[in-house]
Amino acid sequence: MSSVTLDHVHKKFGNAKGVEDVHIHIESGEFFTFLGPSGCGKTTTLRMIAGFYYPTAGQIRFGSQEVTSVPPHKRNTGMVFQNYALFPHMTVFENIAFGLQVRSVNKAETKERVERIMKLVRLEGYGERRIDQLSGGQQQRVALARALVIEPQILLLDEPLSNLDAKLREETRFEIKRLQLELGITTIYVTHDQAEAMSMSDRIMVMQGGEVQQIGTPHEIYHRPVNRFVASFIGETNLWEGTVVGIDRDEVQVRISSGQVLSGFAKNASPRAKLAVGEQVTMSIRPESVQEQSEGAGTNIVTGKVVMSEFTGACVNYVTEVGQENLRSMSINLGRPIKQRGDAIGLHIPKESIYFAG
Ligand SMILES: Nc1ncnc2c1ncn2[C@@H]1O[C@H](COP(=O)(O)OP(=O)(O)OP(=O)(O)O)[C@@H](O)[C@H]1O
Repeated sequence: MSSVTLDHVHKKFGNAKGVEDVHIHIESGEFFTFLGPSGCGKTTTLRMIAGFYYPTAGQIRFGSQEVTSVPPHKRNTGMVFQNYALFPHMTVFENIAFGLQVRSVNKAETKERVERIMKLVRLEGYGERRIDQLSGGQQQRVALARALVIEPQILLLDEPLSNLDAKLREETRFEIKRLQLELGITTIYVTHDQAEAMSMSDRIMVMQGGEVQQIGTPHEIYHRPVNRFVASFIGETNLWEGTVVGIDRDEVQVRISSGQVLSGFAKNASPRAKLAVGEQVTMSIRPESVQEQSEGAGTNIVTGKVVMSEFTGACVNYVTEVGQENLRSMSINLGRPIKQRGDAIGLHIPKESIYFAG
């Protein structure tokens, strides 16, 4: 297994920006995800690691070995493409064995390695099937087996679940994670699906417009987003604008559009947030941290009118108009009567749940 370093890597396509200044160190054995909307530069970055594109500037290293302009077949990476790129006229066995034949591995060893990997991805007994006789999920596993059979140092996965239906996607996501943990292989995963990224990754790099926005653990990215883009791209959140009206030791007071003042902790802030009296700040407040308050006024209790209420069984979701803003909340259903549109409601926003995003 190998670590992967991208040292100030840039890629231009003519004059068009592909990616700009990607600087990351992925640890050996890490599950690292590139996450972002379409066109943000995820695939371009992955393709530079695979060797299908060469960077316009910067260096790529596997461990201490520089590979910036080494061709793909000399890199010892295994790749799974979005459309799998399997050979439809060949059998499962032949597809998986392909990479070994290219590397002149003898017949007996090929058979042994293909059978071992088929067992690992749970495809035993499918060796003689043709690819067009398989389900989408089985094809996905063949693609995975084909990438793994060459025993790569690094596994590269480009949106490998996007052709599967929702249920199969979820099952396969656990399957990939299981394999990665079992093999301890450095894995780089590309997706635009934040739930996939959150559930599988050790760390995530969030990209937008060819630029890195944030690198962190799922927990850091979710709870400490560095800007509005990251806060809204990962999960649901309320982004509220306000004006700083006071700072008292480690607490910051912010006036919101309704005139009410909310209090949050200064330590819960992105380095980009300007926490000084008179400055505008954006607060990120996750819906699940906002709780209905049945009585009284108090610190960080806002009042408003219910615009929408939704009962999902496990949860009660409200959208509440507070001043000029809407506040989304999501509470566990504890059997209280459910408020309806137009009802007055009090909601508690715990101090520790306010994050100053910039
Ligand atoms: N071969 C190319 N020639 C010209 N521009 C390209 C080429 N490949 C990518 N780009 C541009 O580089 C930028 C990043 O594209 P990239 O495919 O890496 O995005 P992505 O995040 O992987 O998107 P998607 O999720 O849609 O695959 C885009 O603006 C794209 O138009």
